[in-house]
Amino acid sequence: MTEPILEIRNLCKSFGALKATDDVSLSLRPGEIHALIGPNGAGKSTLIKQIAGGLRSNSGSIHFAGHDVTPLSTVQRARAGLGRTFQISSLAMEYTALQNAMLGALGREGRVMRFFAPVMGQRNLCDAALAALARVGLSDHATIRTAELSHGQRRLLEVAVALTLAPKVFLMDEPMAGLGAEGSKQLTGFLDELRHEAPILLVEHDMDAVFALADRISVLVYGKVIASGSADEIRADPMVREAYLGAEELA
Ligand SMILES: Nc1ncnc2c1ncn2[C@@H]1O[C@H](COP(=O)(O)OP(=O)(O)OP(=O)(O)O)[C@@H](O)[C@H]1O
Repeated sequence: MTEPILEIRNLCKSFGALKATDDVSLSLRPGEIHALIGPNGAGKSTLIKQIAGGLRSNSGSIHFAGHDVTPLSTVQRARAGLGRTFQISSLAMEYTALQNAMLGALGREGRVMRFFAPVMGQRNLCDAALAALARVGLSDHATIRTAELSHGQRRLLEVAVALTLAPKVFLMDEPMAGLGAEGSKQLTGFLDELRHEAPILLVEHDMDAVFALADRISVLVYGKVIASGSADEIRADPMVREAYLGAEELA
């Protein structure tokens, strides 16, 4: 079996008395989509933040591409290739879709943006940004201000920004949220291809997408992984049925 590119060992994070993540271990192998599911408040977003570096863990370690990245900052982890989809709140609403994607491409080069005008003239950055927009189907919206894009289009723009960073691994927190049926279907098809470029740790509430995409699914409840396995194993797991999914969602 292929060696994991990302391995999380015994991660814990408490907020006061609340154990948001409690001894979580999981791995991500090249080419796979590993979905993390669980009820609201189970600790999924907390775990993604711990892996990306936005939240310091109380204990445990994160191993990425053969290195212990636990002591590294968010920026250092991103530069190493640990790519988190940007949250909508981090998009610059007054900038166009293309400008936001170019900021991502600029981040990949590790440069600081001082003035937009000279940057916009740089063909390599512009090409990388346009290519990323094309891949998520936003070519026709490149010159539209982000504030004027629909919620679903902004979510696609977040994915495009992540693409410009060419990460070795994607950490995605609910990329389907607010996309609607057609948008979810489109993004599902895209993620299915993207996994071959870089594997994806996917937090997602859209069960159709999860069961269509995931090679492995881990179920988090009250901060603990209660089950991990293939879609069929998770569907059949009595603890999962009882704790979370409900018979009708698994039918
Ligand atoms: N900064 C914080 N301070 C205090 N408590 C927090 C903080 N962040 C998260 N929590 C709590 O930690 C628990 C896990 O939250 P988290 O957002 O990780 O869950 P989640 O599984 O992502 O939920 P959802 O599916 O609703 O997004 C919740 O009880 C939440 O209220």
